Amino acid sequence: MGARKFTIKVPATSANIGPGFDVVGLSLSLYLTLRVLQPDRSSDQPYIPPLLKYTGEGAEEVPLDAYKNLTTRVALYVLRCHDIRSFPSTLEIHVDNEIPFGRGLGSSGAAVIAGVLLGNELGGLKLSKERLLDFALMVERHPDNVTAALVGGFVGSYLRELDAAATEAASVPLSEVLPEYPPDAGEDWGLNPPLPPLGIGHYVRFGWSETIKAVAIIPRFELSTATAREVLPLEYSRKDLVFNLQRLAVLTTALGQSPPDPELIYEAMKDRVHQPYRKKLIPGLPEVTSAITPTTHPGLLGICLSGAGPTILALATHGFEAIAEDARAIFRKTNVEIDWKLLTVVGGSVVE
Ligand SMILES: Nc1ncnc2c1ncn2[C@@H]1O[C@H](COP(=O)(O)OP(=O)(O)O)[C@@H](O)[C@H]1O
Ligand SMILES: N[C@@H](CCOP(=O)(O)O)C(=O)O
Repeated sequence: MGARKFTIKVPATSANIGPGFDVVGLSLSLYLTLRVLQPDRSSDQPYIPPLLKYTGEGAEEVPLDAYKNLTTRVALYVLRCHDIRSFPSTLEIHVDNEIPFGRGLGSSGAAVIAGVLLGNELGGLKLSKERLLDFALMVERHPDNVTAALVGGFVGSYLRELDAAATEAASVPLSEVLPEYPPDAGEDWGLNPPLPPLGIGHYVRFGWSETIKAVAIIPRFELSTATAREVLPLEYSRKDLVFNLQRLAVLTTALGQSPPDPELIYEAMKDRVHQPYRKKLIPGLPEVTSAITPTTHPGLLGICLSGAGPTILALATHGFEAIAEDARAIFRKTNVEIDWKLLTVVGGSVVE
């Protein structure tokens, strides 16, 4: 096979959009891009491990060892599930990342999808979208970010109820799905990882009104998704579940209507399942979401925590700067500085 060059581009995502905890996601115009060079090497030359270069968000902290980096470990997981033991020799991968880490904009979901797509390309596996999603869901267990990052747009997804054997296969600890393959490991170390059950995740794309843009108000501190999930209760009252279900049912259609109706959407983006518990991790969150309304800020449709936070997502048709600058002033009172970006809803991942 001759030398190959290809590019993998995966968008950022905002999950939950208020009431859709672990259910809905939106793909946004910030990208994780991998430029891959797979030189033509004949098999009698000595094996040279992958060279990983990284620029952009997270460049100072991300491991450059392909056996430790999240994206390349996921790629190796996919390859090993298909009896391909290692990366091809002298592989070069240049990662450029626009998605900030630990801010609720789906950086880890994007890294996982990039890894699944990388494994699929390197192995020439030609996996279907559904199968790619199965692999991603073995690593990132909530489907909202990875589904939106893969297929793009405003997406709802659920995990299929699995039979006992498949449940066991899908509940393998992450450390076993994704061991940190040491570069000097023996030949058989880490082979035969657990295969994902077939058809774990199912999704549908909702309509999205072209007039709606997303203002991402991004505090300058990281909050890991794991920490923001630990503060959530294991059980909820019927009242709170019904509160969210009523709003989510309305929201998934309301965001596709033109012109979008702020009165309907603002209330439909409220949540009682995750935001109230996460406010203690994000000083300023309740103040921002209650002070910025369609009445005070014409153009605003609704406002919520993006993913697990700390980013706040305001959906709006105009008046973007006033929304962001007023959020900045409120956050500043709690000694939190922010950056903000105006983003659009984009298509899913592309390999070319
Ligand atoms: N492009 C990437 N390459 C390698 N690791 C990444 C990448 N993006 C994210 N990660 C890992 O995921 C972590 C952030 O994940 P998480 O806490 O779920 O926050 P987020 O809301 O950004 O997804 C980072 O600290 C890093 O370990
Ligand atoms: N539904 C998840 C989404 C996490 O998204 P992230 O972008 O913060 O990784 C949750 O709310 O925990």
